[in-house]
Amino acid sequence: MAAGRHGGYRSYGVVRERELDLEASRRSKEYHHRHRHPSHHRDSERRRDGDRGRDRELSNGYSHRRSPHPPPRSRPSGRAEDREPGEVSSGSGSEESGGRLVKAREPRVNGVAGVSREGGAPSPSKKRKHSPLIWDRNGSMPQVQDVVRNITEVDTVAAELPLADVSTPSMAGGRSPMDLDVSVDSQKVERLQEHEQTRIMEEEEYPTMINILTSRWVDAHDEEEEVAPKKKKTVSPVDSVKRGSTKKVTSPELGELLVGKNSGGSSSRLSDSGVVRGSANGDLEVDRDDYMDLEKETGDSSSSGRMLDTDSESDARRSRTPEPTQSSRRCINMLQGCRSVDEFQRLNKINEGTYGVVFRVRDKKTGEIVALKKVKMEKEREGFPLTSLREINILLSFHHPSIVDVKEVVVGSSVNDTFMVMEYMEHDLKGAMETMKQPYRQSEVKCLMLQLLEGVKYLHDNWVLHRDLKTSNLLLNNRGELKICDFGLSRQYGSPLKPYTQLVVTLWYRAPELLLGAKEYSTAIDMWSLGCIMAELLSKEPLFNGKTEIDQLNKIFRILGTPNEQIWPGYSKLPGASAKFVKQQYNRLRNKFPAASFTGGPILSEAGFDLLNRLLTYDPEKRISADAALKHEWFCEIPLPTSKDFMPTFPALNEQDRCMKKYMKSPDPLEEQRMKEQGSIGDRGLFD
Ligand SMILES: Nc1ncnc2c1ncn2[C@@H]1O[C@H](COP(=O)(O)OP(=O)(O)OP(=O)(O)O)[C@@H](O)[C@H]1O
Repeated sequence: MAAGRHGGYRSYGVVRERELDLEASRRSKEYHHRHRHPSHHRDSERRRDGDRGRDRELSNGYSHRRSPHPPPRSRPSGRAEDREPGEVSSGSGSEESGGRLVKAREPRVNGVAGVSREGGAPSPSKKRKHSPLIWDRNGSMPQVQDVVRNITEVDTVAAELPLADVSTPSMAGGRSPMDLDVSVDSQKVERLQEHEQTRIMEEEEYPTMINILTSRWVDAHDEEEEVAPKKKKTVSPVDSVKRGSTKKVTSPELGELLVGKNSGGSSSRLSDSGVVRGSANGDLEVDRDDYMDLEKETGDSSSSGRMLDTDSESDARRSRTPEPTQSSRRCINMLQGCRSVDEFQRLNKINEGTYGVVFRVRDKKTGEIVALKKVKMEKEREGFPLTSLREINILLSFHHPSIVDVKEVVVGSSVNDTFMVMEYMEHDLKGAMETMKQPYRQSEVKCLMLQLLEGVKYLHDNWVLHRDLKTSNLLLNNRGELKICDFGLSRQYGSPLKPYTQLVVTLWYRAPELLLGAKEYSTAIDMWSLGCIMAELLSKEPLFNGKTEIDQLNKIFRILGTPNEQIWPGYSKLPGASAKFVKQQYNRLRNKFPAASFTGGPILSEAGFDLLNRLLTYDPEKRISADAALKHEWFCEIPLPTSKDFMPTFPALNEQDRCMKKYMKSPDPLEEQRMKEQGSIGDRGLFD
């Protein structure tokens, strides 16, 4: 697949197709309003906005206020019941110095007393009416080529239309190398018309309608087949309990998504139709009318809902939180096709993951140092790997300071040589921590966690689960910026919750519901990973470093207590719950992160501990959301988050090949397995 040059594709067919798409979008929108399963809306609303001050049952049976809006300054403490599974066996009495005077106790998370969160403006709750997904109920899977063609068509249309002024989706950073065919044949138009008629009929009799024509998304069906097995190398407790029940599911995740550039994800629109519009100057925009109405937040999300005590603190915070950038618009000439990889000079290989090899290169034209991720094709028998399509699709669409920026896609001489051009980041968090003698300080952890939460909030606001958050997928540069990378396992989620594969997320960061075989999961799985990452940042050690899934669960239960139906309703019905696990009655997390330490171990204030507990709450329904976590008291108390400018820097690790080093150092069995699998891969060419 060469970089196509398709100068003359502004055909009538395209315009007609666009009109049909817009019409399809409008109808689909109406349809969604009428027919979409309301239950998930309730779920979704509850998760996102619904925390509004409702007291909830806690994982351990205590109630707590899981509200993005802070509870009153002094709430009565949680019930003083006897210890339950999941409750701390001992807490440290002492407070970290410098905390604000707002330590009134709150009800508990995982059995651990929380602190009240101070008043602050209620968060501008975003009303998400429905997901952007368009479903294929027939389960008919688009061939990769079809998917690719759809991408092409979307991008083709994108090049033609004028910019709207609200969101500036950064999708389609250049024409995709997968653009195999941009000519729109009359058959296609007829197909669309036919489809439209059928669809209208189906709307009447078939509640969940089908429209994959405009989707740039691949069917999750493939994912179950292709993605998951690569990640799974261990025996699951689910398997040990309930073998052979792997049910193939057809996911509804066929849809299109567009994201506005307003960082913080606050004003993004998700497309029903898959139509992106471009302006004469090459920028891309979404036509407001064609996309579902997500209530726009006013102001930037990073600061809007935060709780600030005083003006001065507010000022301080403003300088410390990740600034949502008004990023410069991408100017992409859609007519030019992809550049060649030959326009880059290879400097060194940075790393090699499951799905790609990453190089540090210099753009010969501009001299800019960038990272090139080469899509691995070795194991692909059926064309372009879907994981990579997803990753490219998402990363070209997204634009946020906490998400690695993909600038364009370039191609090599063969169809197999496809590269993502990304901004170069000097380190990843895993490597950086390996070089540190001491763990990050609390104030530095706050700086990193804020950036991470901003990025995750942006993803979740845009209906994307990352599903593989871990320290090696968090990039750092020497300006103190953190960016999430590796979207190979990420996917859209939507209403209603659908069975997905549970074989996602590297073992150590995998949520208990996944380990126990839940097939329906949502944003909470990413939040669990964030809890593990927060703990690792504080202690420089992975929190739960299990070797197998059962071992992983046992490690979690030993620290947090073995869950039960009381603290986690529905737990006993999970496929893996009947396996034999360690019985541990109490939550001992506080022992690991005391408020004071005389041994130089990690310390964590009451508020910090409260946040950690909320992230590591067993019941996914009660686990804190990214939005609520961003407003957590911990970020407002002293020590305040370090400014990015004062974050520690490290020697540029990515200027060496770190694969072998990682292998030697990491006890992660998945990584070990991966390295073994990749053992035969050596340097073969400039970008092989
Ligand atoms: N933009 C970048 N700048 C610098 N280094 C990067 C960049 N992107 C990725 N890397 C490095 O390459 C490594 C692998 O990248 P990535 O995680 O995207 O590949 P992968 O094949 O999807 O990995 P995995 O096996 O975790 O799925 C990262 O851990 C990081 O060290």
